[in-house]
Amino acid sequence: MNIALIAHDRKKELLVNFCVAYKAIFAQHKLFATGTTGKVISQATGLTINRFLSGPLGGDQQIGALIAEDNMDLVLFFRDPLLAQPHEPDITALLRLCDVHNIPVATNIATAEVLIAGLKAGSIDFRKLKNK
Ligand SMILES: O=C(CO)COP(=O)(O)O
Repeated sequence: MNIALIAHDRKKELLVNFCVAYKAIFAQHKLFATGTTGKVISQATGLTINRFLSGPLGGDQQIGALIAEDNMDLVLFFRDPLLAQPHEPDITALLRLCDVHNIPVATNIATAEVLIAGLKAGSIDFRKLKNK
């Protein structure tokens, strides 16, 4: 499955720790991330991550393009709900596309835990049926 990993600055450590904890699961999938998020996760875990531009420079839109083409199966986007982002429209657009294409998306660690448990249990296997 293709998995997108994104975190705002004050949530990066949380996502890194999450990826360390579930490294064995993430290692079985193809990982994508916005620029800085991908860098810190790969440094901490050694996981191979396809990195796009940093979010404020268009990285959210690049991941959004994969979602629009139905090429993303799961999105973990640890947003900072207490800090305004300069690229808020890009963030809204990415999340909107998840809804357009019915892509499982977690915007906080509690939901991410549930989605990873679902991924492990095969609950997201319906994505393998896409375009069939
Ligand atoms: O801003 C982001 C998501 O909206 C994340 O971008 P970075 O991973 O480059 O910090």
